[in-house]
Amino acid sequence: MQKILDEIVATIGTSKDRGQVADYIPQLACIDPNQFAITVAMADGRIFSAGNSAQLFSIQSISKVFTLTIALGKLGDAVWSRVGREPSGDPFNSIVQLEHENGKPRNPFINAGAITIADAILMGHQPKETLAEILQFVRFIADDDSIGIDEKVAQSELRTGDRNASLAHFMASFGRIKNPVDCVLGTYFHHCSIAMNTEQLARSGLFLVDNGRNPVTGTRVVSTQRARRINSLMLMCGHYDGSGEFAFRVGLPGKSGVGGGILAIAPGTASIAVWSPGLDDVGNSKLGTEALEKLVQHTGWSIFG
Ligand SMILES: NC(=O)CC[C@H](N)C(=O)O
Repeated sequence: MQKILDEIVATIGTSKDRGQVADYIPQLACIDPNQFAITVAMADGRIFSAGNSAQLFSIQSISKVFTLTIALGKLGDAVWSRVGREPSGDPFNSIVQLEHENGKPRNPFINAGAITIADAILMGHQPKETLAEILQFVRFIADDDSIGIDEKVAQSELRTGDRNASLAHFMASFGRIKNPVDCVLGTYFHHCSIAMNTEQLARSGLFLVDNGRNPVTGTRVVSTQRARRINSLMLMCGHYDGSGEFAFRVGLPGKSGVGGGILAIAPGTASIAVWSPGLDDVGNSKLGTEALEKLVQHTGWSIFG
């Protein structure tokens, strides 16, 4: 495994076209696109890394897997009255479907869906309390108490988040947002601004590898059925309008973020985190996807055999 990862890093290092960093969030626009890291956390506890796997980055939309998991824990199946579970086929920040579908987002991973999930888990609490709960959960699943929020990124998003504010207000006009919109957006921007390195991120996905139970610490996080369902949503919706392409090329449940990270799950085998800040046209890590494609070619881990 170490040899495979070292080879991937060597190939990625020679890539000329590294994609574009997300420039609509100023704090992400100044990240050096030449950075790269990959970590494979195996179900048996072994961890393999290559590249700069100690470097923290903004996990952005990958946090939506964690907030969905928390929402399912709090609300159970009532979550599905608030968001759907179909791929949207539209960009992650699109507003068009919302009007036709009465303000109900297609899935929990597009921005509108994740904003609704933030509203669902706020339940009248202060954003600070809810964020503390989200952080506590992420630290628990990653087994690492040092994980925190990058306040500079959160403030950068708050200042430039007109599109997300539009989505939230539009949904509120359908009566679908229950807490003050500012509180919901503050919570959403802050959970997107959680900073992790690939080692922490790979460990945080382990509960999705072994039927809802972290195979290394032995702690149960969600039921078997819930883990299966979260994986299915990641496969179908985790890369927005690039989800079909990701399933075709990589064949694993995965969730991307505009910080350039991807969390991918090889059920029964490993949790994989990769980071390369440059994005493709739909906002998914360009070289991160290529790295996962190579990893799966070498290991045969695609869920499609
Ligand atoms: N795809 C993403 O990672 C988007 C998350 C980002 N915080 C946004 O709202 O635009």
